[in-house]
Amino acid sequence: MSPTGKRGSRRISVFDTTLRDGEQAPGNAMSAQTKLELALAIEALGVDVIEVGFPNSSPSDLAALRLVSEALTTARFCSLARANRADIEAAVTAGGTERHQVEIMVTGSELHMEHKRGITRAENLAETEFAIGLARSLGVRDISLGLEDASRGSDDLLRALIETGLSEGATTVVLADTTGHMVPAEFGDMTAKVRSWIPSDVVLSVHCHDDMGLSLANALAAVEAGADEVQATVAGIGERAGNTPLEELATVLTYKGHLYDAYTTLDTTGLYEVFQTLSRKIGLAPPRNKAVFGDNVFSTLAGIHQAGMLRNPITYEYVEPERFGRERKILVGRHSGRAVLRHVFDELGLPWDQELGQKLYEEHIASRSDGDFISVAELKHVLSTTVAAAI
Ligand SMILES: CC(=O)SCCNC(=O)CCNC(=O)[C@H](O)C(C)(C)COP(=O)(O)OP(=O)(O)OC[C@H]1O[C@@H](n2cnc3c(N)ncnc32)[C@H](O)[C@@H]1OP(=O)(O)O
Ligand SMILES: CC(C)C(=O)C(=O)O
Repeated sequence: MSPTGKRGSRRISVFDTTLRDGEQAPGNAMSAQTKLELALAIEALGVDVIEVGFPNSSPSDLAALRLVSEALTTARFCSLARANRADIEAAVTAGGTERHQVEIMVTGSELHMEHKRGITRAENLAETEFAIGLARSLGVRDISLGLEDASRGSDDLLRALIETGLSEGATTVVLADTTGHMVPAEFGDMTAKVRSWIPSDVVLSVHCHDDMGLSLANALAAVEAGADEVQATVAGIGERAGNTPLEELATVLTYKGHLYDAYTTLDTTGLYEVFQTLSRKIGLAPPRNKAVFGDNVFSTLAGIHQAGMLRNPITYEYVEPERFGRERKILVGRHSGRAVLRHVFDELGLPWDQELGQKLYEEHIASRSDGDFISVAELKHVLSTTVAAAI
């Protein structure tokens, strides 16, 4: 149950693409063994689908698909393929057809048709028909039509691609804001429109990029407009500015899912451990204020906040650290006040001593140099040694 006691009615499917879109960005390369380790950790969070990679792109990605497809027991796994025979056959050969979603990326905008592919609309539709039909003929039942750059495609093109894909057997449609150019109102409208074109049993999935910092807001607007699934990555890693961060999506749906009539069944307590593993594997250090995972997000140094939080953490904390595998930390530096000292006196069972308190405040808090801070445990040690020395 949500901490707010309110929950939406639609379970949102979570599609994790840390190992594919996340991995393709500079600095994020992962060996097959690393993908296996991460896939198992991500599966344990209760993610629905894990995109393992792009099997025809390299022997390493092919090996990863083989390893991961044999190891996962609850999540489905997904491979990315272009709309061509070689990519689709490689995916099916390495990953089989059981619990395997093949996401076939088709050209979702006139802009990409002209400037990237050099193909006509007729060629685009023919390629889509061929590719989805091929996957179906190879026995794939879980076929995703990935509309790359859909957010810049015309309605006419998108509708034709979707009709073609569905008539050939696609079971999921992915709307991608590939360049992250949309704002939530636009992406929500687009999602609602596409939702109205497709039957309710076709999964509508969204894939957003963070070029303007809107990937989460866009994904939420899509959920509100009827998307069934969100593609996300741990810590938001991915091409350029990255993708919708899984942990932020989970946080919003935990606390505010009812406003989107949505919920997920993710185990949010395991998210931070998965992030730590990812961070060790690819050397990722997020900014200290990064939501959910940053070093500072459950720590405070500021006296006014601490005075409130020591009475009741809800004064300055909405997101609860324990729900996300994190710990609350009160730190002591020159921005702190006397409340933390009072707390330490209390913890040691000592009555508050105004004179000693003021002395410790001046020596150990107010005059602490910029950027320097200690823990409450260290402050406790200072107080107990001071008291012991005075006896
Ligand atoms: C939006 C995304 O994130 S899509 C995923 C992007 N990820 C990656 O590109 C990482 C993995 N990619 C790779 O390892 C390589 O690009 C490979 C192995 C897939 C292909 O390498 P190459 O054959 O040398 O092609 P290259 O990468 O230079 O160009 C891509 C080709 O794919 C074609 N292509 C792009 N999208 C599609 C599509 N949806 N369907 C079919 N072909 C496509 C391009 O037109 C281009 O072919 P062309 O030069 O004949 O026009
Ligand atoms: C494959 C697609 C969904 C993609 O990654 C994108 O368009 O950004």
